[in-house]
Amino acid sequence: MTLRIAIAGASGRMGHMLIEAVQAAPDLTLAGALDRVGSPAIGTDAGAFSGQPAGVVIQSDLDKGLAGVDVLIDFTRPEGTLHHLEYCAAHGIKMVIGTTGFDEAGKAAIRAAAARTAIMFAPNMSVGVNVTLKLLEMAAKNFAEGYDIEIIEAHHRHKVDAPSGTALKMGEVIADALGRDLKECAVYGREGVTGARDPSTIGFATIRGGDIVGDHTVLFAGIGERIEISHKSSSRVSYAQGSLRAARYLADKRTGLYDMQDVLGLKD
Ligand SMILES: NC(=O)C1=CN([C@@H]2O[C@H](COP(=O)(O)OP(=O)(O)OC[C@H]3O[C@@H](n4cnc5c(N)ncnc54)[C@H](OP(=O)(O)O)[C@@H]3O)[C@@H](O)[C@H]2O)C=CC1
Ligand SMILES: O=C(O)C1=N[C@H](C(=O)O)C[C@H](O)C1
Repeated sequence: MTLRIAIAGASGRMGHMLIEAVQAAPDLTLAGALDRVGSPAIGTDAGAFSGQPAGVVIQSDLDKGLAGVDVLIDFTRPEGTLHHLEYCAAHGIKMVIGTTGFDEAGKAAIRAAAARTAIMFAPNMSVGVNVTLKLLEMAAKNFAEGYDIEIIEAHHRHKVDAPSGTALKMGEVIADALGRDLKECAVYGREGVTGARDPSTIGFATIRGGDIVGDHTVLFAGIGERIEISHKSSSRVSYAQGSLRAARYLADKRTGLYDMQDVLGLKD
């Protein structure tokens, strides 16, 4: 039996990648597609953009778009995801959430909903980024003293949240490894007379431009040497394939909150 998948944000950059990936996967069926109320995509075929009709109409009505669905893969905006979350929790539909930019209340709502349905929530679905997070944990422990830590991220001109969810996750992993609290030690950009650098801080710098898919570099700057750990995405395929892997991982889960480290077996 195939896993029945719906895609939220069906006409978005990730939505298109995901629809093509689900259509190409023999063990998955595209069973629903959602977009926001008022989107010109509502009422059109979910595969029309690629010339491969899916036989699935894009809906904004959740009863119609999620009928008979096992897993909703959601790459939209926090307000869209939270709207879908309530419906999925109430109807036992599992969720893969790739959306970034949640505030603390939004993250708490996701944690609470995971008591009612199974959820995989991660700011980056690529294998490369998730292995990079493990490398950062090890590096941070070894560069705890004498190295200044800066996280630099670059994305396309359309991205609306900053720093990226991935950059924030990298900061959390590093802060945890160092026994620091990111909320207390993060510095988001600098301007004017800032004073000398506080060694306990983790700095963030954001670049937006053109069609950059997603670059992340963590710089450990010491005296006489610096170390850079970088990940660069050249296509959104890795995010889509990671999301499908996550959907399959949820197939036998009823409730619980998971991340890509669980899916990839990277947890200690
Ligand atoms: N976890 C990961 O691996 C990755 C995460 N992301 C994240 O995924 C999200 C989407 O990225 P991307 O595809 O580039 O963005 P796009 O803007 O291309 O797509 C977003 C889609 O969601 C729709 N949408 C917007 N607001 C709402 C809403 N309130 N309710 C329902 N649908 C809504 C948009 O419709 P419309 O265009 O009509 O407004 C659009 O179809 C971002 O948060 C991004 O950071 C991206 C890549 C990888
Ligand atoms: O908006 C994007 O494009 C991306 N968003 C995610 C993030 O905020 O980290 C993941 C990836 O970097 C692409």
